[in-house]
Amino acid sequence: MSEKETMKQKQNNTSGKPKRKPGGHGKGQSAPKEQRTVRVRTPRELALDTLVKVAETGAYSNLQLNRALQDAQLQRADAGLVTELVYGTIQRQLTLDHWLSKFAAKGLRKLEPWVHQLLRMSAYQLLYLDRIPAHAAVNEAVTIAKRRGHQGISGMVNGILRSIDRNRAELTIDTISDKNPAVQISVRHSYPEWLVARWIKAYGVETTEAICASGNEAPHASVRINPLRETREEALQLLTEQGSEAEVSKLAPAGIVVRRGGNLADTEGFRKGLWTMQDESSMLVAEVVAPKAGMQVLDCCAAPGGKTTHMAELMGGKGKVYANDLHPHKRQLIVDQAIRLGLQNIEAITEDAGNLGVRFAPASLDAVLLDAPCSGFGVIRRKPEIKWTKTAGDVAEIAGIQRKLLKAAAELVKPGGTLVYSTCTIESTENEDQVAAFLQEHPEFQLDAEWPEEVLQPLREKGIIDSSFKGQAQLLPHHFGSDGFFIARLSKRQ
Ligand SMILES: C[S@@+](CC[C@H](N)C(=O)[O-])C[C@H]1O[C@@H](n2cnc3c(N)ncnc32)[C@H](O)[C@@H]1O
Repeated sequence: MSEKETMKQKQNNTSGKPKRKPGGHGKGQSAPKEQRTVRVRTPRELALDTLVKVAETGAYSNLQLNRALQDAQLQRADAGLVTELVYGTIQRQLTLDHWLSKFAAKGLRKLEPWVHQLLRMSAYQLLYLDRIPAHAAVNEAVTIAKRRGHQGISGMVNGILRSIDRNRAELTIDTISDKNPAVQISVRHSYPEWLVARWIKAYGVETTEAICASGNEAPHASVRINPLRETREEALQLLTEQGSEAEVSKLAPAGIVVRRGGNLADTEGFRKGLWTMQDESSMLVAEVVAPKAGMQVLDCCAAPGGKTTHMAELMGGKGKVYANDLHPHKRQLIVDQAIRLGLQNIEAITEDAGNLGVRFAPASLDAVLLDAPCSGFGVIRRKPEIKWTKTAGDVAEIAGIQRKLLKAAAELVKPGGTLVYSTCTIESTENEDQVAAFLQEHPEFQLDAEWPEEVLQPLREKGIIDSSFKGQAQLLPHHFGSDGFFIARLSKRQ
């Protein structure tokens, strides 16, 4: 959903006043005596608390937000407002601070965290959400500041936000004196300058700008159909009958893009195992592994099981997919998905992927997938805080882990077998460079361009690959509006 569409959803609730659930205690209503002291938080307060928690504890925004929304049981429009405020504020943090700092006499650094987040969240409404009247955004911020702080804080919040509103026409990128493209893109799209500079080096200015802009778009939902239960046409019809706008994915052979689908996990089709929610780029990985019925396949880093279940489906439920993950608590996630989808050819195991030699004989598996832990820069739309938490040092560190896992995974592949390496990032250190270094050290492997034609065709049409395609591809988020993903298929010589 684009920002505009999200805003449309909230059209009926632009004042931001929470609509209480039936039986709730709205303004003006008297609460039962024993509950009088409990005040229900407004959507903006809920958003503010979530922002503070994400910033202070390093919690993932999507998990923290889901938890907050579940606890609060808001109506749909209010939940939409909270979601927009949390994601939007985190996404635009750098740009918001850039403008806020022009009007904060004592700077932003010394502000209490909740005041800083309140200013960001309110400036976000003023500068990015046309449908929220400026006076509503400012008044709500001042009310929160009065409730939580003292007169001085609410006065300062009022002053800064009114200045932003009055001067909004001048708060444009043209007024930034530094013409360095990395600075311009950093402030325009709110990304750390070091990351922008790195991407400019790898992809050039124009593509970097497209990557950054696309990372601020709300992701659209997509489902992968379970071919053991239904055809894509049947799923399309069902989703349409349920009132969703559903269309065939332009990228993934088993994918359907769903708009206005609501919570797809809360549908009959999901419960019956007709589909799995998955990003379209992510759906390509199992297609590239292309496992056949009866094969012995290993997914080294499998939880929550998106690609494991896809491979098991492609194998028609025959053969075996060993679904491994480091964390014991994630095993059940994989088991639950296998049961829901009616897949009996999955065995979930728990091990460090660097140590899977203790479970499998060398050169014993037909296909091994390493969907490696990575910096995650391809999924910034879903987890915008990644921009602010990950460092260049983290990229180097995770690349070291990937190198070890790739080496260990390779040892388990049969001669003539397949090794697929994938990440949801767009960093060459973790992707192309990783594969190049691996091939140098493992002459028994080579890149393998034998990808299914239905996967190659859309990549060719978008210009992602050309006639020089050797067996690896980097999808960027703006290509199809899906996650940034890297996939390499390697085969082991006989
Ligand atoms: C990118 S996610 C995998 C997503 C999964 N393939 C899917 O499609 O649903 C990476 C996973 O690797 C796991 N992981 C991280 N380090 C690992 C290690 N050393 N060994 C095994 N799994 C690991 C994490 O727990 C995480 O679930």
